[in-house]
Amino acid sequence: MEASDPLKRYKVGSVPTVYYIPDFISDTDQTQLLNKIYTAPVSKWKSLKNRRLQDWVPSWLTKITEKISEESSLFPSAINHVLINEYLPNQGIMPHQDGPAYYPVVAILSLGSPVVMDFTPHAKLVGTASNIEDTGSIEGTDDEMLPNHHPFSIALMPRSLLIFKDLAYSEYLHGIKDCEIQPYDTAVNATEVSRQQNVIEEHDGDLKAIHRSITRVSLTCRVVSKVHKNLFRF
Ligand SMILES: O=C(O)CCC(=O)C(=O)O
Ligand SMILES: [Fe+2]
Repeated sequence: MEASDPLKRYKVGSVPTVYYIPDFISDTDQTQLLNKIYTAPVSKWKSLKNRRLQDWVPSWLTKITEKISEESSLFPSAINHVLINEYLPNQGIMPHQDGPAYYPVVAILSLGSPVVMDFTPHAKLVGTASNIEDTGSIEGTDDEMLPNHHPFSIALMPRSLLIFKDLAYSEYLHGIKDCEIQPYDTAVNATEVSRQQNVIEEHDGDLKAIHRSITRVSLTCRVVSKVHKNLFRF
């Protein structure tokens, strides 16, 4: 492994820069995290139109955020912002770009059901107040393609860690379709999927797809600067 990029062997796809680390945490860690998330006070959950989330960094999460920070060496300081998103099998997240309040590297830990995340290139996004999402993200459409920028997708298996930055962060929108069946044939990490359970493999129409039959929970880990944090204090 190269000292300058400890994650080099996890790089996937051709767009800079996306890392996919399978089995980032153990089964036991996954179970413990889900227990903590689901025993959190109901008041910690915030309901949105198509999913619900928790937006805090409780002390039981620091073990995992420190592991992410140490093993990636990509964050300028301790991870101080974690969004916990919960998705039922027919729920997703609109294509969006993460908001300007964050340092431009994001790490997403996946628990529960696998899903497919789609990356679509965008031209210039207009950051008006009306398209800032509740998560501090900017909504956008995927109809403004940049030449030579191709869409791609990535399968997010349980216990995996996705990290993206650079062009994938700044020039692409990311989202998850609100479908229970999600084809993954063309995913940049398709080979990682076939080893796993909870996956339908339909060879007839060459359709290989993930069947989301249980809830997915994701932990979106970022660094938000103190200056920007004040913007969210209403
Ligand atoms: O749940 C995910 O994997 C994505 C979440 C996300 O993109 C966000 O919170 O900004
Ligand atoms: Fe996001």
